[in-house]
Amino acid sequence: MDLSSGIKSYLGPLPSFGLDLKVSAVSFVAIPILTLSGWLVYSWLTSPLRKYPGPFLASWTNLWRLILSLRGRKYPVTIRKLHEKYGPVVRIGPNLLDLDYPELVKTVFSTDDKWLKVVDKENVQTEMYDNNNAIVNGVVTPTLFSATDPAVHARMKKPIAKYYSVGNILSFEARADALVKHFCNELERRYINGPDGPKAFDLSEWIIFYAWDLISTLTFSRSFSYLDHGHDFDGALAVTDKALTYFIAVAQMPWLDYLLDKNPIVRIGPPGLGTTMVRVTLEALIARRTGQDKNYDPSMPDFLQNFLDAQAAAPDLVDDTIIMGYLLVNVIAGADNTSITIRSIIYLSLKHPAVYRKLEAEILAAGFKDTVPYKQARQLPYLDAVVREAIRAHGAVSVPLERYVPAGGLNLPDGGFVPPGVAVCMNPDVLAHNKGVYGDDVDEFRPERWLQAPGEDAEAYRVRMQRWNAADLGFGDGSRVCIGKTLALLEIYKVVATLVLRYEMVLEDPEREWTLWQWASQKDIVVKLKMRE
Ligand code: HEM
Repeated sequence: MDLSSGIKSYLGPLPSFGLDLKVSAVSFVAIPILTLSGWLVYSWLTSPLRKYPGPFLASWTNLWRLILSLRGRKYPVTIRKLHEKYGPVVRIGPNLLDLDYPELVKTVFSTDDKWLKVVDKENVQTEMYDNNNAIVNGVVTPTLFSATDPAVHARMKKPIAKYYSVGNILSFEARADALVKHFCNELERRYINGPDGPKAFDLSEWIIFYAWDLISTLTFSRSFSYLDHGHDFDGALAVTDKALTYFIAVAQMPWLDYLLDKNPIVRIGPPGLGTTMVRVTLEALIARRTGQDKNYDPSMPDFLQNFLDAQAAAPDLVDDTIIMGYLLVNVIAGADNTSITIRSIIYLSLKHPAVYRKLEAEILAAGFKDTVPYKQARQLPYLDAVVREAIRAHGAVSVPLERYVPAGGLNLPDGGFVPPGVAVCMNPDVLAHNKGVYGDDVDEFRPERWLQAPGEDAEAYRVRMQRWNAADLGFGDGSRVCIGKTLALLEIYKVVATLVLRYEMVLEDPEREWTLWQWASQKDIVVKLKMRE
């Protein structure tokens, strides 16, 4: 006897409405599908974003940008092309507009804490920035980067902001110099004075070793030691790459993170972010706390000591979990971006021999003896122009930075209006290729554009630079601007100037292009080095 006839015999004859249980079962599936479809169509038809152009699929689902994000470099390139086709506003998600309005950077990335990384404070744990929360002892914990509540962010930032000032970063310079020397020694030992004589090698991977070893040294006086090993000896860099790919992908559809990484029942992925980084960081903290840290020289301060001082000054604001968060953000947030920037500077200059010759001439004429001091490097106008142009032409951040339109809405320069609650984003890579700001030759690598042009008077140049600085989102802006910017610049200027000073450097094959992967990362920058006389 089947279920339906069993129920019928128990109840007696059922009234016949033309419906039996099979039909009910079908309805059980069909009704939710029809309701969902109806809701989707209704939302689509009534969305205030309907008038904005963009890919048709993107107006229905974030799956469009999730798939695009998995195609790496295609992501920023596609968004740029969409702006060429549709203009400054492109709808790239059901509730997301990508803006190519450099004049709105200071509005959207403001200091007034109105443009939040989250739609409202109650709606936490569903937005792209929440995905970056750390899991400490099983508890989802915001960090300086991921905190979406401005009050929580301010409480976290206040005790330590001063440690990222120029003055404090300069107090790390002796350590940075020692690390740069170590970097050069390794390159010379292996690729200039090795048993087989001079040898070409891929500089791109050595740059990431430099960046990781330097940030760990400055953060807790112990190096991850990639320079010593000369390869990703513990696999942590590969894991970090996978984790980064994961974070950018789920940022496009944030709820996925609660299915995959922060799933309370069973964690599905990604691979545990930088297990080595977490272990070394924790060991460093414990060793320092228990007075067993043999690496630490109190005459050469580091961030860990700074954070412990911050805790002593404000114990109610800074507990050990917060210190772990500070340390982890330091080691994880900056190394990749810094490496991408250094690679862009070196590769793009070498690819443009006239640029490289000018850069060499300037650095050699400055009379440096050894590792180049940061302050002096910053005073070299052509080096500065090359760095800025490399960040513009191929910067590290080429993903959209999202903010929610606050009460009052957003008035667009073209007279349009975006209502409150809509997510808008700006992509530093898209803004850096805006022809209205930089001219029609945006696809060219031309450092001279950052210098005073022939015939341009000093005032006109000052005004132009002011406008360009306001349009620059390479390090973010406003109250959530990159806290590590000065540190990153010290790492960048020092190593680039020192490499150019010490070596004659050429691309092994000047015709060969670098290989781009992820959104901005590069490999295959194969160079040959020769010591300068
Ligand atoms: C060339 C290197 C770097 C680039 C291009 C870069 C870029 C950025 C950008 C664009 C943002 C804003 C993100 C947003 O608004 O969503 C940001 C924020 C941040 N960066 Fe960097 N960064 C670099 C190096 C570093 C370094 C070395 C550190 C660590 C010492 C660091 C730590 C942070 C932190 C903690 C934030 C969040 C700040 C906050 O919300 O208060 N960055 N960075």
